[in-house]
Amino acid sequence: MNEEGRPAPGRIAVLGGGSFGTALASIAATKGARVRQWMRDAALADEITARHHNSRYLPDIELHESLRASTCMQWVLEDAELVLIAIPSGHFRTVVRQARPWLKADQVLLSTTKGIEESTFSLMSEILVEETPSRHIGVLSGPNLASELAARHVTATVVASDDGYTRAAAQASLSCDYFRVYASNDRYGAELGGALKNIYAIGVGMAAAMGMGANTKSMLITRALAEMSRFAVNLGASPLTFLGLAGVGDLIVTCSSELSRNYRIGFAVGQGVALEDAVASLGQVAEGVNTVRLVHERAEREGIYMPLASGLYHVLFNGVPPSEMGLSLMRSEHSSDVEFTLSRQDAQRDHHTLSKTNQESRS
Ligand SMILES: NC(=O)C1=CN([C@@H]2O[C@H](COP(=O)(O)OP(=O)(O)OC[C@H]3O[C@@H](n4cnc5c(N)ncnc54)[C@H](OP(=O)(O)O)[C@@H]3O)[C@@H](O)[C@H]2O)C=CC1
Ligand SMILES: O=C(CO)COP(=O)(O)O
Repeated sequence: MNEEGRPAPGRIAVLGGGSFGTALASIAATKGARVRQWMRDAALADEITARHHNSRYLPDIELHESLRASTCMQWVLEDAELVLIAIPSGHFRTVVRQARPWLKADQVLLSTTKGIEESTFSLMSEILVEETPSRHIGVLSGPNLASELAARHVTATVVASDDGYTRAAAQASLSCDYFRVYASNDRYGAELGGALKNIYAIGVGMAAAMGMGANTKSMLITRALAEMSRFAVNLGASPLTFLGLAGVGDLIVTCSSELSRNYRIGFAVGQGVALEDAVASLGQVAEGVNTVRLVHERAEREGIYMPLASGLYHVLFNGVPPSEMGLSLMRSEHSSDVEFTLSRQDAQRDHHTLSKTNQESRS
């Protein structure tokens, strides 16, 4: 039992020594669990264990003294009841395969990664389903900038899983006075929300660098939400999840904070820095760079209207100037605000009717 009298897994493993994995590991340790964190950097593991600091990814943050880190995956995983996986999407499957010998059917596995696998378009929890025997798979997603979370600024997140045991275990393990964990049964929607919002954080960072005002940012964020939910619905997800913390909540924070790495990439490109240089100087993962390409290609293939994602893709990869990112949106056919009330087709039909009426009255 944890201090709130709810059952919580007593042995937790975290895969990944970056900013988010470390922030979550320290919270779980603060809650009284035995937490072991795996990373490939031995010096960093020693620093976390001996000095309770992760100077590379979370400088200035004092971690919980009971947190132990190691490069030995067996030691970290062997008797863990809950495993958090905070590895960038490009390496996620490789690390899960490395972990597989110690993963069991009754362990809870939670992905915190907000990205899409390049070769398969899989979300991370889909990789967990494919690669592991676990019956308890979920994702954690929400407005959770790691450095703010580690500094104990109040926020909330969503644990999304179709499995009630997974949801309850995550809530019991991570909820505390500054981190509230809400439950959702829409794993796919919550995970897609976390991956898609990174695209628009790059776009809004770019607009900010070009001196755009509050109206522009608000419009971009709101139309981003429309695009994200349109894309999700086309892929079979519910749009309702996008009204929650894993949708609009995460979108707002990453589109408005300079702490967001995706926002910072957009800001740098908007100032004229080449994409490769912006990524190299960041030194951490900005998932949106890859996600925008994958989503643009998928949307083109499936005929899903995504003017912002597509405008951003052409700026990042095809030499279009940042000032033209939003032009295809601004110049496209008149459309509806919320397409789940007035469909885009109905709004466009109104215009065809209007032009027909005008033509008839002129002839
Ligand atoms: N940071 C944040 O605010 C949040 C991040 N997330 C998501 O969490 C995921 C992880 O992010 P975050 O912790 O921030 O990432 P960071 O960039 O801070 O750290 C990445 C971590 O992954 C490790 N890693 C990278 N490649 C490999 C590999 N091939 N094998 C083993 N380890 C590897 C890195 O190790 P090394 O140091 O050795 O390179 C490092 O420990 C991302 O998908 C991100 O979108 C979600 C919410 C908030
Ligand atoms: O997902 C995040 C906050 O919820 C972190 O965003 P960045 O990866 O852009 O830093």
